[in-house]
Amino acid sequence: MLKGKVAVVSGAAQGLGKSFTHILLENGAQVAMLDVDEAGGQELQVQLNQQFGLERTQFYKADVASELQFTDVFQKIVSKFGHIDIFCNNAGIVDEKNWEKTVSINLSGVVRGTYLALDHMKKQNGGKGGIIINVASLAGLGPLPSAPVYTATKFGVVGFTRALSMASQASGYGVRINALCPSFVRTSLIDSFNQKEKTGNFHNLAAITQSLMEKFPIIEVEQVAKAFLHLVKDECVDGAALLVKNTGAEYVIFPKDMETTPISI
Ligand SMILES: NC(=O)C1=CN([C@@H]2O[C@H](COP(=O)(O)OP(=O)(O)OC[C@H]3O[C@@H](n4cnc5c(N)ncnc54)[C@H](O)[C@@H]3O)[C@@H](O)[C@H]2O)C=CC1
Ligand SMILES: CCCCC/C=C\C=C\C(=O)C/C=C\C/C=C\CCCC(=O)O
Repeated sequence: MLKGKVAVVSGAAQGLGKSFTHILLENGAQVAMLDVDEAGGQELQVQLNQQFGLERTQFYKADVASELQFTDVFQKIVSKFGHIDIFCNNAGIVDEKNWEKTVSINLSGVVRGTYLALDHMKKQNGGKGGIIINVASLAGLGPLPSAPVYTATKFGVVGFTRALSMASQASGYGVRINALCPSFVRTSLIDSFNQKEKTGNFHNLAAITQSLMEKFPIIEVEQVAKAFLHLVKDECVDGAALLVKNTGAEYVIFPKDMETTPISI
């Protein structure tokens, strides 16, 4: 049970963020939902208030790419709930045309959210510790050719999470930091594979994406939410990347020694 725990989920208005919010509420937590989509977020809050009661959920409008908006909303959340125990950096987009926006949201937004949460949670600052979950992707472990910048941001999220987790352990912050790596999930993001305004120069590679979707069949948000909950609850897991596929969830084993091929120079 997560009764008494306070969680923050970015990109919570729909898709995976909505399913994480739902499972956190089902398990007793209070959830601050953050999203740029004000109408969607407000509508979801009304639904969740009816289902779980008032005071369990609060929606906040903010763009994770904006330092000002993210910091402001973070402070409002701490003022309302008193503290934060669980922080999920989930907001993300696919936009190979406006690739700088993709980096700003998918990577800079995750770094920003993680540092805000860490500063609040870490024991050195009087915090109680906690857990940060960064939503990466299978595309953070292997390349998605139709989305090179998306792939880069997700590799970045996995690398950042692993390095910061080691830093947190070495410094005794008391904060666990893990990455969640789903394969294709049935949300509106999936539609971007067919949209030229999202795929840009790589629109011709739709058939490759299609064959990857056959290799890694689309899964449902509920399955990813169960894996998310596992990361929240298992206090032994830190610095991990949890892959979620149609066959189940599995921790990625990163090689201790890199496999290389020597060349003569
Ligand atoms: N759907 C999929 O196949 C997979 C998705 N993911 C990742 O899961 C995360 C969630 O994606 P989905 O739920 O599929 O997408 P989605 O498009 O259904 O939901 C994303 C949510 O993030 C919000 N958002 C977008 N930009 C934002 C910003 N700048 N600030 C705050 N909120 C913002 C949107 O308004 C939306 O509510 C993303 O990081 C995505 O990369 C990872 C693996 C697979
Ligand atoms: C512009 C392309 C859009 C792609 C479809 C939309 C959303 C995808 C979101 C993801 O996060 C991708 C999920 C899985 C990636 C799949 C394969 C990567 C290859 C991994 C490997 O070969 O090991």
